[in-house]
Amino acid sequence: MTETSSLTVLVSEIFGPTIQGEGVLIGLPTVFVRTGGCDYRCSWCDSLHAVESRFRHDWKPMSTGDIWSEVTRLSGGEPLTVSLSGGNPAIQPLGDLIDLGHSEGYRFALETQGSLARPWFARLDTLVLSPKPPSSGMACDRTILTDCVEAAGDGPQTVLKFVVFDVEDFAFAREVSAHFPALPVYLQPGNHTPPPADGEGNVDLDGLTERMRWLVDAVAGERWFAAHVLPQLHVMLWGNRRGV
Ligand SMILES: C[S@@+](CC[C@H](N)C(=O)[O-])C[C@H]1O[C@@H](n2cnc3c(N)ncnc32)[C@H](O)[C@@H]1O
Ligand SMILES: Nc1nc2[nH]cc(C(=O)O)c2c(=O)[nH]1
Ligand code: SF4
Ligand SMILES: [Mg+2]
Repeated sequence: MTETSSLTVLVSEIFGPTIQGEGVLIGLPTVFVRTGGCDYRCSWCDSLHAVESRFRHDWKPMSTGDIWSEVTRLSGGEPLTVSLSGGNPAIQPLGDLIDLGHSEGYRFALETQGSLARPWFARLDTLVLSPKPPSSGMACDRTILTDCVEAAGDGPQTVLKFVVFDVEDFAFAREVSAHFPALPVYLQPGNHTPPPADGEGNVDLDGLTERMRWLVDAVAGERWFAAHVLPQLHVMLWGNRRGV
């Protein structure tokens, strides 16, 4: 085992194996490590239990070794892809976890909004940058987004993933993507019925399907043939449940 530091990571939940429901790794079995705390407050965030400070008492400071024990327990010791999400996982010191997992044959994907660049991004296998569109109410700092892409360098496969609710979001996705012509682009329809942070919440499947069709038409209409359009598969299968 690789020696690990005494830094702790604030963890909201560890769950799986399930399938990665979004973007470039869709369908791939994965264990999720969801960290607690975020520097953003997106209006439609579907993971508020890992964002809002009223839930911080549910978050646990864990050592790299403790996180790793849980990941290996859940995966039965069989290497798979670990998805690091949050909250914003870039806030946490995750470099040691990545190194430890790699030493045992695991792979790592990280989902972040691109608001904090970390040198350890270069040690990931997949970096999913999900800049926030106008409907989120957040402002995307293009300079820091570029820093994230540069921090990752040639290490991981870096991709862009945009949530799209409306025409303004679509235009934002188009414009930001144009700045990074080398990065694959994934578009997913926004979920209008994210769960209340402390409850279950049913999903508006008809609304999602309608927005998904609209998104396909928008991509086809603009001849944006490099874009991938995907639903949140886990939301279609299980609704807005936690831990899936
Ligand atoms: C919960 S976030 C956590 C990681 C990071 N904070 C981020 O936003 O990328 C994981 C992914 O879920 C997406 N997401 C959050 N709320 C959503 C919603 N209501 N509909 C569709 N996607 C959503 C985010 O845009 C991001 O791509
Ligand atoms: N199955 C599944 N796929 C996901 N892809 C991104 C997720 C996230 O919340 O970061 C997520 C999630 O929570 N569950
Ligand atoms: S950046 Fe991600 S986790 Fe943070 S509020 Fe937005 S969607 Fe939620
Ligand atoms: Mg989610």
